Amino acid sequence: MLHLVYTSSKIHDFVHMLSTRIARGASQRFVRSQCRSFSSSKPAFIEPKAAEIKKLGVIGAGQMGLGIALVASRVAGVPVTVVDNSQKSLDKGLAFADKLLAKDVTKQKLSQSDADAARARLTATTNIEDLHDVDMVIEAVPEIVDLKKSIFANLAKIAPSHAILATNTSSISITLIAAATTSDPTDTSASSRVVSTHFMNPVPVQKGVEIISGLQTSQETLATAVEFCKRMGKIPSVSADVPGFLANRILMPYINEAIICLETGIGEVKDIDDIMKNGTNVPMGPLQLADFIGLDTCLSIMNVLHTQLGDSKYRPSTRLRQMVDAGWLGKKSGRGFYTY
Ligand SMILES: NC(=O)c1ccc[n+]([C@@H]2O[C@H](COP(=O)([O-])OP(=O)(O)OC[C@H]3O[C@@H](n4cnc5c(N)ncnc54)[C@H](O)[C@@H]3O)[C@@H](O)[C@H]2O)c1
Repeated sequence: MLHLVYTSSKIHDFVHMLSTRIARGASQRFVRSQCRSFSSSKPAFIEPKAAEIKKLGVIGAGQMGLGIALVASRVAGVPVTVVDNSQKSLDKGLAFADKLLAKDVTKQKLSQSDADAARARLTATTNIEDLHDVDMVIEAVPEIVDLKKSIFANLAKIAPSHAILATNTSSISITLIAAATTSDPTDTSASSRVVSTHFMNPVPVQKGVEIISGLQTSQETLATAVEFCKRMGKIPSVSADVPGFLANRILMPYINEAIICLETGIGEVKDIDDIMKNGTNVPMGPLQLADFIGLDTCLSIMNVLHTQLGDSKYRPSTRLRQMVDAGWLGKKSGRGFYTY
């Protein structure tokens, strides 16, 4: 009966989700066994072998890219080439890395020589062609579909033919990003190496990472992404390639609802954050968390959920749009729901 009231876009989403799940069933079983969730069940097929990552590239030296680069260098111990088209962002990012390393040395979490070695493994460049010798690239540029597509089209030409091409997208379809690597969809030589490693913010602190395959992603690519995230000290969770994946499908409507509570006068900023902090035992309330994530990022994700799932419950709040229009993007711009 329920089928009768489904809109065509919902049917499309459901069919897409189902086909994605069927295609990815085997790889998900493999990854789950890697994640030890189903450690007692025996895989019924030969497990794909994860490739070793000896050198990493990161595109985007913003809060996520820099965090990924630093953890890869410090914990996984690999050399990392960080690419950004803005020298200012690179300088700011590396200064932040210096600050984080110095803080950990002061707190005796890290020796000075290990901090120096981790820093020495980071190389910054504005030239994307410097990624010609990496085994894996993790892209962390702003959440703009056309920007990500052009970067992956470029990466298919620049990166070595074995390199894993990962995106840190919060909401864009991995299948869509992978398709941008070729003009011939039947040629999966590059698209089979595209995967998402969706790290959580702040990367040096949060253990969680979502791993998402597109329809084209090979099992070896998935296995390599899982293995490398584990080398970075993270705990991978597998999600289907659907809007918002797991984390943002749950988190963003929560943040959006908190902003609606503010704009409709149900509570003030402090009351909203205090009740969630003290009532659900989370380290920060939803509005502070939104500032921390970046309000432009929150708006982009809500727009994707709203457009792609076609359900009005995902409509971005007016106040969120206004804050972004004003350039009050949260911590990174000095003003959001709080001032910094
Ligand atoms: N902020 C979060 O909490 C969070 C969490 C998980 C995932 N993400 C995702 O991670 C990605 C990056 O987010 P962020 O918050 O780090 O963004 P950010 O705005 O802090 O950083 C983006 C960086 O990319 C650079 N950049 C822009 N265009 C570029 C190009 N063509 N080539 C190279 N560099 C370019 C910018 O100069 C900037 O330094 C987005 O896809 C976002 O959705 C963000």
